[in-house]
Amino acid sequence: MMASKLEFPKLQNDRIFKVIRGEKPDSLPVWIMRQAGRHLPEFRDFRKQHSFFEICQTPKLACEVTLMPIKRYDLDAAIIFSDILVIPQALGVTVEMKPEVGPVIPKPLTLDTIQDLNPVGAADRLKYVGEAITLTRHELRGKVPLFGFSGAPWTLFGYMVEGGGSKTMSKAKKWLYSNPEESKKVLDILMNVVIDYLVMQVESGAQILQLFESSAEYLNRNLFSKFVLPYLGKINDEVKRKIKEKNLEPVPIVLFAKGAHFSLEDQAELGYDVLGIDWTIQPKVARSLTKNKVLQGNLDPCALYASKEEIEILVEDMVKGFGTSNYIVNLGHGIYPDPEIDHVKAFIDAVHNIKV
Ligand SMILES: Cc1c2[nH]c(c1CCC(=O)O)Cc1[nH]c(c(CCC(=O)O)c1C)Cc1[nH]c(c(CCC(=O)O)c1C)Cc1[nH]c(c(C)c1CCC(=O)O)C2
Repeated sequence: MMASKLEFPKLQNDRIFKVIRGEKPDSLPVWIMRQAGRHLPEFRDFRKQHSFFEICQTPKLACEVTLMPIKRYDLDAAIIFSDILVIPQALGVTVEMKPEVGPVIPKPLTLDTIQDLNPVGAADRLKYVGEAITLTRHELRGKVPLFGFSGAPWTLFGYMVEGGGSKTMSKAKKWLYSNPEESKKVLDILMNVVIDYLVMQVESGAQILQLFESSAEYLNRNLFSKFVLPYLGKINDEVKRKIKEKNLEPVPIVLFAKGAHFSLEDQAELGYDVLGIDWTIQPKVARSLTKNKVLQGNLDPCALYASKEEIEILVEDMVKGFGTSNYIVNLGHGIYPDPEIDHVKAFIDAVHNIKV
């Protein structure tokens, strides 16, 4: 039987929400992007039995993986196990997850195949993510809040046009310069699916959302202003408007536009509740560009390779830079597949040991 959405268990750890409301939590909250992934031996074992997208598409399996890091670590949030590329899949694009390579799209988007994208009912085809969220929200028993997430339009567009990851995103940027109207058409399609998808996640029980614009770093200010900012702004506005319209509890939204330092001041004006900061920005600089916004980040994921003593010092330095108000601790990008469990623990403990 499907777990009921009604009467979710009461939330016990509300550190993140305290920070977002401008209150002082008992200690700084911390979670880790990609926390439920290959650095966990139990995840690597699990992957021997199940393919990546089988896990994503099977609520029970997605729930089990989501809970793995929560069982192991003293984290202050869970994030539903999925991938940003489920949206292209829902539009009818084939996405494969190749070991050691990452996502591959065998037939990249071309100007001639835009018309083949099938946005009608796309968010409904992602219902399995909603079911995974509902189930996980129950299974968490209120221990920590549950994040839903989505990729943002430009990042999804980039993967679809390039056929996978890219060091330059030059094919996708070529579209922006040479076919701006077609590019906007695709970005619009993606934006509308992202909006409905995020609202569906909230209806299913997501308590907070994060939008990943992970490929923002490839753009300049001009392209970012034209092809990213308006879409990000509309997503925040529309998701919140639709949540209200449906009489759902409002949820905060985190924007993580990786590498987009040049636009931090603009990002701060979009209405997001939290801005994710990548590891290349100095905390003080990020603060000075974003006034009193709640910020999240930004330890270099590679810092987890340092000794445990060094990790503690790096965390203390980072917290000095951001200050203990309006601040959620995280890495400045997703965790890599190979840091040691003890070092991840050292990171989390170092955060919780800081006096606020
Ligand atoms: C760009 C992007 C993707 N996926 C995601 C992003 C945005 C964040 C970022 O900038 O890193 C988001 C994502 N992907 C995954 C999560 C799960 C939730 C969590 O954070 O724990 C989240 C939030 C699982 C995953 N997504 C992926 C894995 C590893 C795949 C495996 O198990 O074989 C996991 C656990 C695969 C994936 N998926 C993607 C790439 C580039 C890769 C390969 C990278 C790698 O090899 O680590 C696309």
